[in-house]
Amino acid sequence: MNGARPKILVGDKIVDEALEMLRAEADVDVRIGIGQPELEEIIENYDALIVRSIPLVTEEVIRRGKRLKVVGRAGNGVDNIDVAAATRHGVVVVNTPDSNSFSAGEHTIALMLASARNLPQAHQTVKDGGWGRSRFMGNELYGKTVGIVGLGRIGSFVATRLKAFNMRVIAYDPYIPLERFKRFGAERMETLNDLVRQSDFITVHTPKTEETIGMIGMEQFRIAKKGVRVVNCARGGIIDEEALAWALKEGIVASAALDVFTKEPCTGNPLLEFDNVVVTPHIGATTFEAQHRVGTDLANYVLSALKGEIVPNTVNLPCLLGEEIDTMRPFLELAEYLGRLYYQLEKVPAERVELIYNGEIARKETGILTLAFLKGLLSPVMGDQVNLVNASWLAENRGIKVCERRDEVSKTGHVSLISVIFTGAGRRVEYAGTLAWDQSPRIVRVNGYQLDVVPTPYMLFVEHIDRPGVIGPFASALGEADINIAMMQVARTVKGEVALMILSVDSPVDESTLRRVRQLKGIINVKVVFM
Ligand SMILES: NC(=O)c1ccc[n+]([C@@H]2O[C@H](COP(=O)([O-])OP(=O)(O)OC[C@H]3O[C@@H](n4cnc5c(N)ncnc54)[C@H](O)[C@@H]3O)[C@@H](O)[C@H]2O)c1
Ligand SMILES: O=C(O)[C@H](O)COP(=O)(O)O
Repeated sequence: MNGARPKILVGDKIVDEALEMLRAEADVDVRIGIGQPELEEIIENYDALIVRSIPLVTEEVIRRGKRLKVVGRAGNGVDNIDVAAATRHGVVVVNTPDSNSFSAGEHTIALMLASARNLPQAHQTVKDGGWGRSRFMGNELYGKTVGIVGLGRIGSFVATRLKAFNMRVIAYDPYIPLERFKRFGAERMETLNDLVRQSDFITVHTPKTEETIGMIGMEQFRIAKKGVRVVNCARGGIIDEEALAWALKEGIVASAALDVFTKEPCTGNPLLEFDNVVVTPHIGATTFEAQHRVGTDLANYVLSALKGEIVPNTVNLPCLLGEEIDTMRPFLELAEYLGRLYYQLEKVPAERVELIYNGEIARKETGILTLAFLKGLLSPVMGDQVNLVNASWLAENRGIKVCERRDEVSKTGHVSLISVIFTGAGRRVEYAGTLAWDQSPRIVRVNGYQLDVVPTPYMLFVEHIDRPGVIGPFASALGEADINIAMMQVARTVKGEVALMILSVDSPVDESTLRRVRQLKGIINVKVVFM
């Protein structure tokens, strides 16, 4: 951020403590309820944008946000943010999914009980001076089967609580291992329809995706138990609203409890006409505790992301937990160095890149290292345009095929080794690097040459003939140009043939010195590398 205070636009309510944290390091404008046209107009002035489930962060907003680096979602669902567009533009999207899940889980159970026992209807009757106890006959949860669709954070929270009600918990989530079902005491259903057929209560806890929109629809209501009760505290439309209205009319569904709607606010929604539909205005996360956690966690993430740090819960980067980020930091640096070498040493476009993670590193989240490598690869040719978020997209766009291989068994004696093989225009180039005992990155192989080089800001890679009297004049020429050599290493494969000398110098080498050293006897080529 070049030392200037960043500017942050806050587009919805977050707690005062979070605003104070942001204001300690940034200039903050709060525009609660900002409309789309105004957001598009002013976004160019901001480095970060903070939203909740509104406003919409469209491709247009991101495109116009010329200096936008971070979109922070104070909450969980990012379906109001065009994450793909953010990724293409290198904008980091962070959210705080762990911070409000207890509140959303508890609200789910509140809705389930409220609808099963007609609480809002009974409450209103008494308030209106009535009594009419017999009208409010409900169902117990005790001994019933609840079908949980999506056994993630909130689904699993709900599962463990409902076990305490002595419910049989069944769940459908094809994207998690069996072990997770066991951990939360849920029986795994092979198909959604198996779950639907057996459930007295159905509650959905998936994100809103192409696959989950309308996943509880006509087909499911047709096979559901008569008298099933449904709850949606996830996202509007996961339970198809038209199909639900039909199933309510047909008496298939005994009650529905909804915190979320396809269109919010849900004024005019036909579901509001049904007495047995209990509704709340998307307040699953509306507790003091959740909003405090959401706001303060997000303030920390946004400020860190603005400093270029990797933060947990970055939606458009592979998931790393807090302590993993520290372990991975030196590897990230190493991967980026390996990437930076290529276009500075070679003038052949890379068509295919294979990254091989060998030893202990193969057990870690290597996806993020591949992104760091791609950032390093493209930055000499694309400058600041490339970052971890858009590196993969930019590489793909340039026709670079990237693949990863992992082998936990070390073949070279290194605890961890990252090797990269580039192919393009019939050429094959290979680099490898590791971490030294102090966790500092080392380049240990450049094509066939074995070395142990510390990457530094100014480096020279010199191929020369392996014979006496070549290195001395080279070093002297640098000395005469007042360029100090901090480190020098020479490696060869065959005695008397071509050798590689790598130097770290304390200052950039000017053009005339480069011309001079390139002409020295025995020197084949001299390449300048900036790390
Ligand atoms: N009402 C609210 O105020 C409120 C508050 C917080 C979260 N939410 C919403 O709750 C939902 C769940 O949040 P979470 O934090 O538990 O998410 P999560 O990512 O932890 O869990 C979602 C689970 O859904 C599963 N899933 C995805 N696609 C599926 C499919 N097609 N079929 C079955 N399972 C599928 C995933 O494997 C995952 O386990 C999200 O939609 C979120 O936006 C709502
Ligand atoms: O996804 C979420 O975090 C919840 O739906 C809450 O949304 P909100 O921040 O707009 O209340």
